[in-house]
Amino acid sequence: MKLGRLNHIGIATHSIADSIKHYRKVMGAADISEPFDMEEQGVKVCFVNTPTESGMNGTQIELIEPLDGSSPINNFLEDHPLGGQHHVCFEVEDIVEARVWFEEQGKRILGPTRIGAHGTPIFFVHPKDMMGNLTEIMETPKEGSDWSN
Ligand SMILES: CC[C@@H](C(=O)O)C(=O)SCCNC(=O)CCNC(=O)[C@H](O)C(C)(C)COP(=O)(O)OP(=O)(O)OC[C@H]1O[C@@H](n2cnc3c(N)ncnc32)[C@H](O)[C@@H]1OP(=O)(O)O
Ligand SMILES: [Co+2]
Repeated sequence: MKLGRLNHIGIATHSIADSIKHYRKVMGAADISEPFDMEEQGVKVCFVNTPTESGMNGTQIELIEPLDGSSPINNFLEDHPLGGQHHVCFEVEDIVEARVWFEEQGKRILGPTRIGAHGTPIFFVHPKDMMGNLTEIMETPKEGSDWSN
């Protein structure tokens, strides 16, 4: 497996609305998507897009807010009442090959491969097997596809 680009950093928040204000006012973010619900992942999502000189999509900040009491990010927010960095997400060319790569190293994969917020397959690797970082692996979106929302 070959490691691809850092697609996004997931930031857990109690309030996407408050986080959007923060990224606009404090960080000067100019390009922030409309929030949307991903019920199957238990989160409301919104992207802060960072610019690049080439005009290509930059690494995103993925704001995630729990949808309800069963959200996978509730415990994290209990442990981190201010919210904060929840996961990092790297792209790979082939999600099936990547899953086998991590499995063969004895890394615990959390649940099935599913479709993520960018419309491509994703899976998560346990933070305890990844030097403390919950790691999301996603298949690179096809060339020309607009996933920036
Ligand atoms: C928007 C859609 C999608 C995308 O397309 O981008 C997403 O990103 S969805 C993001 C939300 N979904 C997920 O996070 C799914 C995968 N996560 C999980 O399966 C669980 O959250 C978890 C990682 C297994 C944690 O489950 P939880 O029940 O909360 O376990 P514990 O509270 O018992 O924690 C065990 C242990 O791990 C530490 N921990 C937990 N979360 C993190 C984290 N985000 N980063 C680093 N470490 C984490 C936690 O502190 C515990 O440690 P100890 O206390 O030392 O045991
Ligand atoms: Co993510």
